[in-house]
Amino acid sequence: MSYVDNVIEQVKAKNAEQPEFIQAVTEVLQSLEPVIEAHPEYEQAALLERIVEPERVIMFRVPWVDDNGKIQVNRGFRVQFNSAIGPYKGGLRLHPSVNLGIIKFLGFEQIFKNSLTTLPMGGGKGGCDFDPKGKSDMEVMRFCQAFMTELFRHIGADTDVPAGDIGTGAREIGYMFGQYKKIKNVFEGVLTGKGLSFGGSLARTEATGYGLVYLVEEYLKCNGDSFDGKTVCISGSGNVAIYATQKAQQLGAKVVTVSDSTGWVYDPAGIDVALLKQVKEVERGRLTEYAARREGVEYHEGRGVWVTPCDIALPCATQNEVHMEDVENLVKNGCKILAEGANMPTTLEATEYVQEHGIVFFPGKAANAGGVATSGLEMSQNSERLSWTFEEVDAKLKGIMVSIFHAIDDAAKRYGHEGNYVMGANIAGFEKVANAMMAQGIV
Ligand SMILES: NC(=O)C1=CN([C@@H]2O[C@H](COP(=O)(O)OP(=O)(O)OC[C@H]3O[C@@H](n4cnc5c(N)ncnc54)[C@H](OP(=O)(O)O)[C@@H]3O)[C@@H](O)[C@H]2O)C=CC1
Ligand SMILES: O=C(O)CCC(=O)C(=O)O
Repeated sequence: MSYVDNVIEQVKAKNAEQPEFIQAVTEVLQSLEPVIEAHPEYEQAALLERIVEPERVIMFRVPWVDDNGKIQVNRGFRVQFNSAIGPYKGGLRLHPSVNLGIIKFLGFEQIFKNSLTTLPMGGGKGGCDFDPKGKSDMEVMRFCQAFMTELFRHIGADTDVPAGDIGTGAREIGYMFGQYKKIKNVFEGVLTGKGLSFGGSLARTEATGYGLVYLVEEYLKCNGDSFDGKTVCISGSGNVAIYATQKAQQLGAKVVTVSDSTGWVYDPAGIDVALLKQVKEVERGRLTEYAARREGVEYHEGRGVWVTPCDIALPCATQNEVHMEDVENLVKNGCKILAEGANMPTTLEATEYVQEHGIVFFPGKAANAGGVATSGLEMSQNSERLSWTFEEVDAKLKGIMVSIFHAIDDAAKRYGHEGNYVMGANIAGFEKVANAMMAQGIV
């Protein structure tokens, strides 16, 4: 059995109840085979055994009082996965499905994603099984304060810098920042995605969705093509989906679908971004309300976005939302590109199927890296106590996404797998981290 397969087996045995973590590790490690063969010193240094084990896992209770005076108890997590190239960095997910395996998969992916950005950020992720849906503002505030009342002792501007993810937006980051400052009596860039009046960066809100489109745009440009006139299908209708829709349409594409956890809409005239923002960001409503206010829109219960014919598919909701039947439909309908705005939205077998059937596939750790890259830019602005203009941040974001495309393209070519961006992203992300870990000794 190869060294890589042996480590994958160990991970499966030790983490049998964490399927998403096993999935993420399997995908990354399998694509590192040629790198490991070229570097026998990695096996001697047990590099893979170390990289799949988080440096630290923090799990804690989060007790808070709801509007009826009843005490609620949730479970919080922060996984500080790898600090070889910088302070731990990664979002906080608030969703009832959150468990240790999901946070570990996200933290593991974050190591390589952050490395791809070229910025000095290690990998981490956190979250809680709290569901912000249906809670009052005051309940969300009390929860965020309780969450930070434990988390504060584990994080800091040079230690670990959390940010948003599913269920954690500007409101939640604001409440968490307020509590951190109150407890520590320090005003520092300990969270990113902050409000603009207290250290946030312009363009962080837009960054993940815009970055996704910039990466695909660079690929298209290198192949003499563009977004102009393309039909795009997007899933999700949160932060990533909204700004991917906006940027794709600014570049001349028509985005015809978005979804949420209860249904999806087909809007043949192209998604009305202003209306979508009103329904989702302002009213925190459902897509039924989008469909009810716009002529010619079809609303469908349940999942199903990917039956819609498109040139480009951008899944932007959650993990394992794109299954075999979905990619069979995409292939049948002539889709050319699938780029992941969400983290690991495509199952392993669906990923293999699209690659075998000629769809160009960009994995999330490359395609959605614009969010954390712009968080890195927010950290830089906080450190120098300056704020850059929207145009400056957006230009830097675009430069980073262009460089990520070329880094993963080059890495795939270097190892004889031209066009395999899963391999390219894993290899390019891994190289810098492996280098740093080797230089820092057995720690
Ligand atoms: N925000 C960021 O900067 C980054 C986010 N990502 C990833 O992008 C994805 C989306 O994140 P983001 O837009 O920030 O999150 P939001 O909370 O803003 O939006 C999430 C969207 O996905 C839908 N969704 C969530 N869970 C499910 C589910 N189990 N089934 C179907 N739909 C679901 C939500 O529907 P509903 O409204 O009904 O809950 C909502 O439309 C995640 O995978 C996240 O990890 C990656 C990089 C950076
Ligand atoms: O901005 C960040 O720090 C993290 C974003 C994130 O959670 C992600 O890239 O998945």
